[in-house]
Amino acid sequence: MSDLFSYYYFRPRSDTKPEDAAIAIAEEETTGTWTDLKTRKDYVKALDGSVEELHAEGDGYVAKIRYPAEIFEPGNIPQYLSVFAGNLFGLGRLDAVRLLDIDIPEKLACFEGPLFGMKGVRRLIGTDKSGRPHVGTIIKPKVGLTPKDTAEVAYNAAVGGVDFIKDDETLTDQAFCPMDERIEAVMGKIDRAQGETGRKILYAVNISDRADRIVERAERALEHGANTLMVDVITCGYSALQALSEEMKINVPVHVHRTMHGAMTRMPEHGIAMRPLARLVRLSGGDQLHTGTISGKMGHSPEELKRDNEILKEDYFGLKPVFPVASGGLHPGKVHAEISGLGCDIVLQAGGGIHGHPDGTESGARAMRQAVDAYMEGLTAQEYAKDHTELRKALEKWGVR
Ligand SMILES: O=C(O)[C@H](O)COP(=O)(O)O
Ligand SMILES: [Mg+2]
Repeated sequence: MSDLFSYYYFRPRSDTKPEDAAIAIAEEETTGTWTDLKTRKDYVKALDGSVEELHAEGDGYVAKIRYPAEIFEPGNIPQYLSVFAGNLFGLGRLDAVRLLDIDIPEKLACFEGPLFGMKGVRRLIGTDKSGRPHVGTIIKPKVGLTPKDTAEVAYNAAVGGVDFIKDDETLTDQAFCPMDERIEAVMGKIDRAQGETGRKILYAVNISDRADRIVERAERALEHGANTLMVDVITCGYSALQALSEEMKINVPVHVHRTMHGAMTRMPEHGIAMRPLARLVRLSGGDQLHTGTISGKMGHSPEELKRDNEILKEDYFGLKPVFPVASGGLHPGKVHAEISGLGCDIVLQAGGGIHGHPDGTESGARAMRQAVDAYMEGLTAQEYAKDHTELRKALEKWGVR
């Protein structure tokens, strides 16, 4: 396969035939526009897009569109997106259109991809043999704590048993919690927790910033001792993530949050499905990526989610698999449903579900780990809670019978 293929669901405007709507996408994103052109040369034909397949589906249609590989500038993700996720969404002849997936040819998959990937992160934490799900938390309240209090929360979560701690997606380098000071305070506590527990614990500092500043911010974070970086990829842009993995030799994992994705991924008839966005994160070097939950607080399709997680792990141009992250509205009583639905290759993250525990963060972290241990031992959370107080109190608080 040498060209790039994109799959779209669409509903044509009432006065537009589906085949004309599909052709409109192919033309708009390659060499055409709304009318014929006096400036067109014969040789331009080599870059014409085409409709390869079209069939009715649900209330609309699904089209497979071919984009000649030569239209793309190898390695330039913003330009890729301008083609297969560009003007088409605004075409008047479409009442709705959703990019479902992309098939990229080898020559356009010219990226290093993740440095660690799921297996590398597992080796860091020491779960490459057990294969158990990782447990993570998000410092809460999401903003407002001082560096010292942030570090206290991180310490309690770490000794309670989490493998991974992250900043929330809106915390970066604000005056109330300067990044450098926060990193030093948190890493000091994590070093202490690692000494006490004998476990490796990752703290992902959110370095989201302007694409041309993010490398410098990452270097600053590493200088202050960060052992994991976090990027909000939709708000920063794939260029920011690419810059990290291609411009600097970082030797720490990159955790990718997808805040703002819901504006594109949520509606089943219009926008961009998570799958193409996830493929681009893998190409751009994300080691871990939020993809959604089976039972959490965000709207989603469990079937789409399961498939999205699979494509992060399946063979893809020899790139390392990405660790999927389930986060948003989880607590120990939801762990069983998440692992049953998504498997053990998952990072289960809880913010409120840990820091809202009746006995506080450390007990909340213990309760999450107990819920995972229960699953790994083939027991329900309720059975395991009979002799694990932290889990029992979590189930009681969140009404899990
Ligand atoms: O960034 C995240 O993943 C969310 O803030 C999760 O927070 P919650 O577990 O409290 O929903
Ligand atoms: Mg958050």
